[in-house]
Amino acid sequence: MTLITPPFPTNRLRRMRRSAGLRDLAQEHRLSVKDLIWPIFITDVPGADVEISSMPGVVRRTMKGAIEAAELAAKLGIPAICLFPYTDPAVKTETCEQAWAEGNFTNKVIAAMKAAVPDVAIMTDIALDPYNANGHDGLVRDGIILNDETVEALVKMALAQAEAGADILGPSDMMDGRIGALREAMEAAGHKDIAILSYAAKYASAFYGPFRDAVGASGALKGDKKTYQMNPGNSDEALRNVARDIAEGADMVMVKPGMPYLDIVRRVKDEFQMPTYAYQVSGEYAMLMAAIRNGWLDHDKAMLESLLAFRRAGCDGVLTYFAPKAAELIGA
Ligand SMILES: NCc1[nH]cc(CCC(=O)O)c1CC(=O)O
Repeated sequence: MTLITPPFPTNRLRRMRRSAGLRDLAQEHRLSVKDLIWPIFITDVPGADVEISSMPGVVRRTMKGAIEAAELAAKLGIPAICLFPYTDPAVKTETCEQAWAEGNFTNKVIAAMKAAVPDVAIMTDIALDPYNANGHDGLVRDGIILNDETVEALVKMALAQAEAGADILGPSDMMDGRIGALREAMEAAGHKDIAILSYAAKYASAFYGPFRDAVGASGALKGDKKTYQMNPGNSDEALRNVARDIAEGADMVMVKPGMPYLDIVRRVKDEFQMPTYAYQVSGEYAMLMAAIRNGWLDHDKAMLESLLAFRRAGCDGVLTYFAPKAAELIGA
């Protein structure tokens, strides 16, 4: 492609910035309510349904609060909600059975939300950390995160979520081979139309700290997640992960975290032209809110600019804790 740029003054790039109308006409990318996925935290632990101190404005929700979130999403036009449970430390084990218990709180919430507000898509989290005594996404033996045994557990977890009525499975665990195993299990169980949004390029990031507070995994986590999540120094490797997950049956792919990894989003979108998402993670939310609370940034402007950047980078949608606030501002 050849860029034709006549010299000044024939070419005055400011002409198209002169008025709001012209700027609107020339705008290449827009953020719509339809691009938002809203992650919420849920809990049935008495007294845990409070604001998360490192995520101002974000609360853990009870069953009632989760249904209210679904109703709000429907009213605002937000297409999907993603659920993350805070679990009682007393139910966490090394074997994580609660993760695939049919009657676990997440599965009850999925069923209740689908019954109350069928049109809002429910995305789940597939990873063992909320149920794991050691805080890891996978089963651990002698300090090693077990890949294949974890995949078997994740399949059981996903089947219970699918039975409860989940629309989108969100494997966030970064084990190898889990997308293929999940896809095969869904076909075999008759859940042929359940979508998989793979956390395909998920990095071992320092920006997940507030999330681990929210789901109660911070205290439990021993060590770090570097043997399964990606090295922040890598970019080609993200393409290999995404290619593999598409080949195994992912319908959508995700890059995570978001703002510090928009270069990865652009490469993934250009390379694969798949429905592509990024997660503006808890630490990004916390960082913006901290500056906003200090009066150093304007809430609405900083929030909307940060979200528009995801669209410009190539995202079809973005998971963000700002979803309801952004939706209120943009309008349906
Ligand atoms: N399965 C873990 C999981 N799922 C989503 C997030 C992070 C989301 C956020 O920070 O907002 C994490 C944290 C982690 O990998 O430790």
